[in-house]
This record gives sequence, C-alpha cells and structure tokens, in this order.
Amino acid sequence: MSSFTSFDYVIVGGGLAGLVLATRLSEDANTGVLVIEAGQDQTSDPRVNIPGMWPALIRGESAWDFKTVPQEGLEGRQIGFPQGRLLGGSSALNGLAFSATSKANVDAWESLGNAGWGWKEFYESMKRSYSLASEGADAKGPVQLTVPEADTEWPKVWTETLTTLGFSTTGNPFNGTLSGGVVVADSIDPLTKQRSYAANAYLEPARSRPNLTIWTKADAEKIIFDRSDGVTATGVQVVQDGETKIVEARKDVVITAGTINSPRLLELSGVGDAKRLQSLGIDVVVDNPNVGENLQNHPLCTLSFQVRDGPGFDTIDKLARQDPNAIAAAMKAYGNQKGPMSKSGSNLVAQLPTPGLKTDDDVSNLTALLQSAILDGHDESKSFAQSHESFVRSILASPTEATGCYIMIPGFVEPTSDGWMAPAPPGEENYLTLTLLLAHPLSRGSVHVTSASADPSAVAIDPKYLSHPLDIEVMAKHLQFAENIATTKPLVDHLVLDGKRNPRAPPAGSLADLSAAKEYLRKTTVGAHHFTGTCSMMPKDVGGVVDAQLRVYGCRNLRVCDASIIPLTPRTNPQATVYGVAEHAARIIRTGL
Ligand SMILES: Cc1cc2nc3c(=O)[nH]c(=O)nc-3n(C[C@H](O)[C@H](O)[C@H](O)COP(=O)(O)OP(=O)(O)OC[C@H]3O[C@@H](n4cnc5c(N)ncnc54)[C@H](O)[C@@H]3O)c2cc1C
Repeated sequence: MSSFTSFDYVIVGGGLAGLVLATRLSEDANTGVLVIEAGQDQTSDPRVNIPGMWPALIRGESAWDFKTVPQEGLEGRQIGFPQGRLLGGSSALNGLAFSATSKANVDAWESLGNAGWGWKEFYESMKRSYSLASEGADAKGPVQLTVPEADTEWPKVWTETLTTLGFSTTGNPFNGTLSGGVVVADSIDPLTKQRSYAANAYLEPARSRPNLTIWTKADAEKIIFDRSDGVTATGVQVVQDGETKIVEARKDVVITAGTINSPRLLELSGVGDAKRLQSLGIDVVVDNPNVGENLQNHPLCTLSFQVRDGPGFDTIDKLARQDPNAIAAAMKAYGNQKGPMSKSGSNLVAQLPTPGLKTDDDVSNLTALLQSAILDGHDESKSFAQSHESFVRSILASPTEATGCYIMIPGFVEPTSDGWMAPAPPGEENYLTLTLLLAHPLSRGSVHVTSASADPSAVAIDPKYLSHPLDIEVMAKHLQFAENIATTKPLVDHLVLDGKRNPRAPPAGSLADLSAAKEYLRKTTVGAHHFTGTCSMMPKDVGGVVDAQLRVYGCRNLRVCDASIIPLTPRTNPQATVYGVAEHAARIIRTGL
C-alpha cells in the first residue's frame, strides 16, 4: 500500500454530480481536485453519444447491475436496475429527458430545515447547468438541450388531446410551475445531435487544468478517518489496477457515488446504524441510523395500444424489431442529424393532477388513507413521515400540482416483470405507449450493506414499492385516466382500441374497475431509474444524514453531494434536479460554508 500526494478535494464518483463539482471547484486554479471513478472513460463511445442508442449500455460493464429484494407490493417480484458505471455516471447512459421538478417540491425541501434550498435559490443554481436557446439568456450552463423537431404528427395529437381534456399545453417546463402537457427537451447538443452530459459538457473543457486529476477504473473502498479529536475524514482508500492506494484530502472528501453507492460507501466506512454495522463486523465511526434510509423512486407502468397506421404516424417498432431497412433508414437520417436516433423519443410529457376527485368525499377518502398510514406507524421515522405526508397532502387535491407524470411514446415499450425491457411483440403491428410514473410516492425503503465486503452485490435494496396505501390508490386513478386519454380525440382516431395491446394488458375498458387497475399495477409496475433520498439533507433528528451544507453529521471534512441527498423525490425524471443540486453544492463549498 502506498500513500499519494494530497488534494484539496477528493471526489468519490465521477458521475453526474461528481463531474459538475470537480469542474466548478477546479475553476480556482489554487484548488487541487481529484475524481475517483470506478468505470471507464467512454466519452468517444457511440453508444454513449448517439442519443437513440441509450439503452445499449444499461447491461454490461458500463453499469452497476443492481436488483431489489423481493417487493411485497409487486407480488414478490425482484426488480433489476442499472446505474451508470463510467465517466459521467448515469448521465452517460440515461434516457436524456431533461425536465425540472416543481417549485412546491423544492420549497418543501427547505421547509424540512434546509435553509438556502428554497426554489428561488435552487432555480438560480439549476440554471447554471443547462442552455436552451428558447429558454432565454439567463440559462447559460454547459449541458446543451434540444427540443426535438416535430417530424411526425404525434406531438400535435398529444397537445390537442390534452387540450380537449382541459389541460394547458403552454407552460414553462423549467420554472417550477408546469402543469399539463409539454414537449420536454433532451440533453442533446443541437449542433452535433450527440448526448450532452457531465463528461463532455462539464469535464471535457476543464480536463487540461493542471489542478484537476481524474482516475478511472478506480474503486473507492472506504473513507479514512482520524479519530484523535472527534471524527475527521482525511482521505480515501482506493483500488486501481490491483493496487491499493490511500489518497489524502486536505479539505473535504466529497462522496458523489449515487443513491445506492453513497450510503454503501458510508456504511462500509463505519458511518451508519451502529447495531447493523457491528453485526456485520464493521468498526463503527459514526452512529447514524438514517444512513441508507428514505430510499424513494417512481413506480412506473405502461399501457400500449395498437396504432392505426398512416402517413405522419410513424413509430419506433420496426427499429425495435431490428428490421434491417428500418435500421439503415435511421442511421442514414442520423447522418443528417434527424430521425429516431437523434432524440430520446420520450419527449411527449404531461404533469397531471390527481384524477377523479369530483366531490369533497373523494378528497377526504384519499386523505383518510394518509392519516391511517401515519396512525398505523407505517414509518420508523415519524417526524419525517409527517413532513412527507403533509407535502403530499398539499398537492394531492390541487388542480394544478401533478401527482402523475405521463410520457407518450410512439412505439411498444413494456418492462419485463423483473424490470428490464421486453422485446417488441412479433407481428407487423405498430404501437403507442402511455408510460405512467407516480410523481410523489409515499412508499419509502432503504439500501444497506449485507456484509463488510466491498463486493457491490452485498447490498439489500428495498424500495418498498407500492407499500403505502395511498400510492396504489393514486396510481390506479392515474392508470384509469391514461385509458381516458387514449379514448379522447384526436388521439383515439389514431388507435385501434379493440386491437392489440401489450400482452399483459387487460381487455379494453376493464381498467374502469379500480380493483382491476390495482391488480394490473401489482402485476406490472417496476421502478424508474430515479432513486433519491438515502443520504437525505435534513436535521438529523428528522431523519437526515447531511446538513444544509451537505456535511455528514458526526464528522468533519466529509460531504455527500448527489441524488442521494434529495429528501423528497422530484416529480419527474431527476437529472435536471441533480444538476441543480450539484451546482448549488459547488456554490456552498466554494463560499466556504
Ligand atoms: C438507465 C437510466 C435512465 C435514466 N433516464 C433518465 C432520464 O431520461 N432523465 C433524467 O432526468 N434522469 C434519468 N436517469 C436518472 C439520472 O441519470 C440520475 O438521477 C443521475 O445521473 C444521478 O446522478 P448522481 O451523480 O447522483 O449519480 P451517477 O450519475 O450515477 O454517478 C455516480 C458515479 O459514482 C461512481 N461510483 C459509485 N461507487 C463508486 C466507488 N466506490 N468508487 C468509485 N466510483 C464510484 C459510479 O460509477 C458513477 O459514475 C436515468 C438513470 C438511469 C440509470
């Protein structure tokens, strides 16, 4: 084992948040920054850069291959999921949709006791991360965004259908007030039509700085502490090329390993629930039972409908079935920066309020589910549970705040029962899919190591999907509403309603029965890849792991700054929010707080 020169900041995890921080902190030429990344540098890999190839890397050496423990709320199924393991982290292989969360969501973070994290300040930080021509001059960040051009009739049909249903389709997707339909931007550079992400947008222009060092294929095994005067993080133990090294941090060790790996690393280093750690033979450094708790993720389900084929109503099904002509046409179009490879394909979105609340009784029935869960002692941390539930209560019956996020995808999309992507069904039919995410689930779970070993499979991931009674109720109402959308003009004119559906869908019309909708959810729901919360930012006695300056409770010189610090999950795909968190963290650290 050899010791290395020290750096001011040692950043563990060269993913989305890690590279934002490394870039911002190394803007000061006198600040030495090291990034330790377990994966490889794949900045020139076409599977990273070509937008339409994004699903190509989610299984294999570029991803952490995680799966949940059996999920009682999903009939005991275990749900597999990836997290990026390459330079840029999950921003290098994610689905590219770039969408802001709501003002109400971020203001609720501040109300938990996180001064300086309200929407106003947060939005200023988030705007430092992206640029979109139509968004105006005040958003001038490195990540380039593109709103895809309408090369089919589907965007028009989507917005007109939502208008028929009485929703706005002209809201601003960035300023925290969006309600209704929108065509969301992709994190794609409009000039090159390549993915724009943490590694090429942030790191690449900064890479030649002499004060910035990047180690790839380097696994951080544990944080090193000095315990002579309280607890101070002094460095990190790293394995690279079979060699174990200790690297020293003169200022902070900053953990940005993501929502699963950040609490994993803390626990392996002795920061966590003392009883749990002792039972695994891990030396306890800081006793904090909140580490790894409060895991949140969006439950996700899909419904596919057969499309009435016609000019302007293309879908991605031929491409998904690997039809050679469709592949050739898509690659040729991409040569001209057009076609399905030049975009994410998941841009047609709606943020919608809880459907079916017609009377005061409807509202009080839902609210009663909230109350019963609190009284039943559903959560260990009653204090945070009450804050979480009061946030959800504040939006549950609002006519403008969303509890459901819908994504209309022209093509067949259905997860397998264990969370991966099912192939398109055989045949010639084309499909349209409505994907539904429960925006603000109350079900919360945990991530904990199951041994003292650094083996990444030694971890129990339990999101407790659909365990809160309100979640299944609200999601079932949204699922019913998804079918209403499909039967509304003009969308209905382009679907064969009595035609084929995704194989596991019940016959048309049967989801009108709420118990059938719930049964469908229990059978088919999986998790989105939107995990947050396991090192939550809030007071320790409320359930926190880090304070509002992202300092880990109980030790000096140690911070966590990634998706894991988000205490109440964003209402939609989280990358815009995580960029905002990282920019905000950089401001906090640079001002010396
Ligand atoms: C398949 C997929 C699709 C997604 N689609 C979208 C989408 O369309 N839109 C959207 O907004 N969001 C999407 N997301 C979510 C979004 O990408 C994440 O929320 C975001 O990247 C989280 O950022 P992070 O910095 O917390 O973690 P990450 O970006 O995952 O970075 C963590 C990094 O730490 C590294 N690391 C972990 N442990 C160690 C260790 N011990 N030593 C060294 N390095 C380590 C990892 O290899 C990784 O590079 C998707 C995510 C996935 C996985």
